Amino acid sequence: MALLKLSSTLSTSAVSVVLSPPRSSSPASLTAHSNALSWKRSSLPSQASPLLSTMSSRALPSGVASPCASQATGVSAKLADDSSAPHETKGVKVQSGEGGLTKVVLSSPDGSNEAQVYLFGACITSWKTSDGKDLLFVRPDAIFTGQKPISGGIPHCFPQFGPGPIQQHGFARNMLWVIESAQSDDETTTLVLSLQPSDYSRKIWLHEFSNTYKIVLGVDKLTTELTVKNTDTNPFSFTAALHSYFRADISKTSVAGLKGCTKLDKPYEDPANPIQGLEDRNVIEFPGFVDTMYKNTPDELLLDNGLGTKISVRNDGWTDAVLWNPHLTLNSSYKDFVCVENAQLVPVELQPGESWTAKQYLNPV
Ligand SMILES: O=P(O)(O)OC[C@H]1O[C@@H](O)[C@H](O)[C@@H](O)[C@@H]1O
Repeated sequence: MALLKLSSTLSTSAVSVVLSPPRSSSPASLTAHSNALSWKRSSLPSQASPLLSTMSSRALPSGVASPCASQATGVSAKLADDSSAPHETKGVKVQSGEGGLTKVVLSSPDGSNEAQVYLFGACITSWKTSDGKDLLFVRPDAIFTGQKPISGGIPHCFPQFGPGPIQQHGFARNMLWVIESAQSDDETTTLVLSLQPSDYSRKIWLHEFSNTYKIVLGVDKLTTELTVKNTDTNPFSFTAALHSYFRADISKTSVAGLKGCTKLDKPYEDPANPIQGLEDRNVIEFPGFVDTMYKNTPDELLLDNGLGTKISVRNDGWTDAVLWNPHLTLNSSYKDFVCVENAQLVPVELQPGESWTAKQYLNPV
C-alpha cells in the first residue's frame, strides 16, 4: 500500500507522518481511493506533528529589519541532516533543496510534468512541462539561506505589493509556509500550503490572517489558488501579487492582452513617481527597462517567451498585472527572464471572517 511519509531529522526526533493505515493518534489522515492518495494535516496541536511545527513560522526571529535582512533563521526551513531521505509517495516528495531549505517536488500523475516548491515563501521555483522545458526562472543571484526571499520562480507579495508602509512586497515570501495536505488523482497532483501570522509578521503588520495556497499540477497545466482569510477581530486591507519569473530570451519576448488598460510606468530614474497612461500596444516587447503596473487587466495574457513557447497566463480574481524586466540594472540575468505578475494592486478590505481568493492558470499553448 502506498504511503505518504513526510520525514525530517530536524531536532532529535525523526518526524514521520505515516499514513498507512490511518491511526487515531496520527496527526494526519489518509484517504485512499481506487487510484488516488491524499494526506491531510489534522487539527491537532502543532506539537503533535514536529515536522509541521518546525516547518511553521514559529522559529522565525522577531527582528524586523530592512527588507529581506535577517528575517528568518533558515534553520526551521531545512530538513537538517537529511540522512533519512524523504519518503516518496505518489506525485509528492519532500526533499532537502538548495541551501538545505525544504522543497516539495510534485509530479503530474503521468510523470510528464514536475514542479518544485520551497516551503520558504511557498515559492514555486521550477515547472518542467512535458517537453522537458522549465518555464520558470530563478535568478543566479538568488540566495537559498532563508535570510531573504528567493529571487525567482513564483514568489508571493503579501500583504503589500511593491514599496509602501511596510517592507517591499510584504513578508509572505520570506516566511515559512506549512504543508496542509497533498493529494493526487488520475489527472493532477495537488499540494496545499498555509501561512499563519508569527511574531515576525506581527511586528510588521499587526493583523491575524490565515492564507492558503493550493498548487495543482497537471499535464502542462500549473494552477495556483491563493486565499486570504481575515481571522482578526478588526478589518484589514492588503495588496498582493504572484511575482512570477518566467524563463525568456528577452530580445524576443512579448506579452499580448494589455491593450486599452490603464498603466503606471515606473521610470528607472524616478520609480516613486509613476507615469500614468493608456496601453496602446497589442504586443509589448522589452527593449529596455520595463516596470509597469496595469489596472483592471483581462483574464488572460499571452506571453511569448522568445524560446519557442507561448504561455497562457490566465486568472480568476487577480484584478491587475505587472510587467517587469530590470534590463541593465540586473546585468547578470535580465536577458534570461521576464516577470509577468498577476496582482491585486487596489487594496482589498476584509472584514473579520471574510476571505478573498484568486487563481492563476498557466499553460503552454
Ligand atoms: O524583489 P525582487 O524579486 O528583486 O523584484 C523586485 C521588483 O519586483 C517587481 O514586481 C516590481 O515591479 C519592481 O519594481 C521591483 O524592482
